[in-house]
Amino acid sequence: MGAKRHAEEVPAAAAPASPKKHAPLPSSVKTSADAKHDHSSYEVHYFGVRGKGELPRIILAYGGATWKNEVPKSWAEVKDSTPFGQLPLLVEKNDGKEVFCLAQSRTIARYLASKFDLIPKDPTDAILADSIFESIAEIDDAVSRAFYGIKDEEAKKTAIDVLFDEKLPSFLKFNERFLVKNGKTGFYFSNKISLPELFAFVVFEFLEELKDARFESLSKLAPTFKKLLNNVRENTRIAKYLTEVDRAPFKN
Ligand SMILES: N[C@@H](CCC(=O)N[C@@H](CS)C(=O)NCC(=O)O)C(=O)O
Repeated sequence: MGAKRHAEEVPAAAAPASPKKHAPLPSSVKTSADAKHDHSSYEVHYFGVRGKGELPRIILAYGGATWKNEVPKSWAEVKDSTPFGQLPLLVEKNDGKEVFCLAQSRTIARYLASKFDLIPKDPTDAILADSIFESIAEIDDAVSRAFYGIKDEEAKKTAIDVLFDEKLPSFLKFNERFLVKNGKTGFYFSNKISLPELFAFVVFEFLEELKDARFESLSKLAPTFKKLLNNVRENTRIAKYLTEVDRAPFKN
């Protein structure tokens, strides 16, 4: 998508609430320049919040890619030119020329994971990684629905309670099993970050920042999963990305 993007409208679904304030994201910010991957560069087109744009961004940061954010100035004007009328979009360029445009955040994530060595080499591990990715996607969907998909206050409270009291404990219990099986390294496979660790980090960073006491006590039940989150947070490139002042806020 070479189209110019305009205006600053942020649809409600794209605007997660956050207790932590960040500076607003400029419409075009170069966030990593230490690329060693040929002449490819990337653009993540998304609204000026983390939302569904965050997984593609964090993969690019981890991969040391040359990439930048593009925030539409007028979503209404460009919506129709996108593949599904939605963001995020990934635009890949080679020597500055657009070669590929891809929609759907999780498809984008899988594509970038294949480029930046985030898929286990062993085919069985690779497909297991994909099934873990899908289990994280279920939690991601439940979080989005509970916090942004329900208008009625009472129904929203019930969905958040179900999330904390049922969905998250179950997810953490089964996830912990995978991690313990891999020697409590805090990685799902061998000793290295793969796509599901990055996805888990994106989803749980949001939950952590809510500072809800229920989340704090839950994370005590899953010490290896906590280690996983730290493994991602402490990765040199991710740590740098997380402290960038113009990192997108959860909410404008
Ligand atoms: N399944 C899609 C969902 C994308 C989506 O819901 N995008 C929302 C923002 S989070 C959007 O573009 N909303 C604007 C609109 O629908 O006009 C994905 O994961 O990329």
